[in-house]
Amino acid sequence: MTAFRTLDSANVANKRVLLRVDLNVPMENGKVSDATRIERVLPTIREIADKGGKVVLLAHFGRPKGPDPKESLRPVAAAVAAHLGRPVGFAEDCVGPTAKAAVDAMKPGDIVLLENTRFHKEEEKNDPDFVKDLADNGDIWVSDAFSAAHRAHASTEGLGHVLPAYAGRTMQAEVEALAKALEAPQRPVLAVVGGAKVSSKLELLGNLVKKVDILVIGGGMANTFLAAQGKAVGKSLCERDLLDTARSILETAKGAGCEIVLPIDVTVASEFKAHAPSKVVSVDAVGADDMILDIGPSSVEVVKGKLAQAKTLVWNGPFGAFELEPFDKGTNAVAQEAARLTKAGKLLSVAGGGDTVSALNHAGVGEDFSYVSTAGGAFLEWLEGKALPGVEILRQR
Ligand SMILES: Nc1ncnc2c1ncn2[C@@H]1O[C@H](COP(=O)(O)OP(=O)(O)OP(=O)(O)O)[C@@H](O)[C@H]1O
Ligand SMILES: O=C(O)[C@H](O)COP(=O)(O)O
Repeated sequence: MTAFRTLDSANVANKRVLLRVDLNVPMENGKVSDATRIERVLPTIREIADKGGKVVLLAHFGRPKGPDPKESLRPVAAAVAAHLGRPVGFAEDCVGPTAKAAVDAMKPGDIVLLENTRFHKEEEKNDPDFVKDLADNGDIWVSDAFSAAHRAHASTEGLGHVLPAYAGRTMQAEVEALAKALEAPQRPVLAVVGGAKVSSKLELLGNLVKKVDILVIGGGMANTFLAAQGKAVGKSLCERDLLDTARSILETAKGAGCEIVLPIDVTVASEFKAHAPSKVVSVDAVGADDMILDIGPSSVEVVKGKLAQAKTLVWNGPFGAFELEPFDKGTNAVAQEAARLTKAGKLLSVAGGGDTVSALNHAGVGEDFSYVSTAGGAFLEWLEGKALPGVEILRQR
């Protein structure tokens, strides 16, 4: 299944190991609010450090347009150190003299996190010169970032062309677990897609509807579909330039025999704030100043009914702004029902995504799903059957 080289065959002692991890973790008030992605990469960090490797962590954070202190990984370095129980150094750049000085000073077993790779626009372009600059600080490259493996970026893919490449333990575990759970899923398969990354995920749904039997659309994603059906969505998150794409996805679904489930009622508020005054309205009665922040109770009942029909659930993206009470109600209710059905042996449930994992933990059911992946966008692309560049590069070498 894993036709790629793993740490079992890597000689890391005394080597500078560029370890790509996904530290794109949810933050609240400058603090990591869900450490699942950090927890998942600790075994690989420990293994390399304990074998005498110098662990040089590479990661991105957010989607900065250039260097931006608000998107610095510095607070995340402190969180990694706290979870690891070992010191983690930090360098204010991932290439150039600052990075070189930090790496040159490392001893076997040391761990250093380099600043956000996306502070350089060349990262996302997979620019060969930038790849070389990154590679200058490493002898081998280990990728443990399955959740960023759908990006063919310098640190997630490019490095695999110029350095000996290996899969870390989380990469290995994610690919194996998803293949085991979903290669031949029991039908009906129900997919839930919600969340806020509408522009980057919406187009994926065109392929997904050909693979699943029921697609439940929630969160910010649903607003674009509601608008595509001519409904008013007020001040809600909505990608107006993707309305045609949404319509064509609805058509594709019809042709593929995939049932699409959209909210029938929603919870609206006039501001994106915890405890903002809110009300439940029909999707036909959203006002011009309203912001849809959750699905409503009738929609929850509809989704529960669909869950009862399904044998397999795949879920990415919360139903609402679950970080802000009371807009966590829809996500909590559906997550708890999915967990109940899973525990009763009636449903195989797989969920993925940085905020999705956080939402399941928030609902108190993070441990009750059959498998929880740290990947969101990568998970969806994997479900579509797409080859992920950051996984393929590991297979090739
Ligand atoms: N109706 C809504 N309006 C605005 N934001 C919403 C709405 N519904 C959900 N969200 C937001 O969506 C965010 C999560 O979406 P996202 O697509 O990033 O999911 P994810 O699980 O983190 O996936 P990935 O790992 O790809 O980032 C949450 O911060 C939540 O507040
Ligand atoms: O959060 C994620 O899904 C990954 O870290 C990838 O982030 P991106 O969607 O900004 O590339």
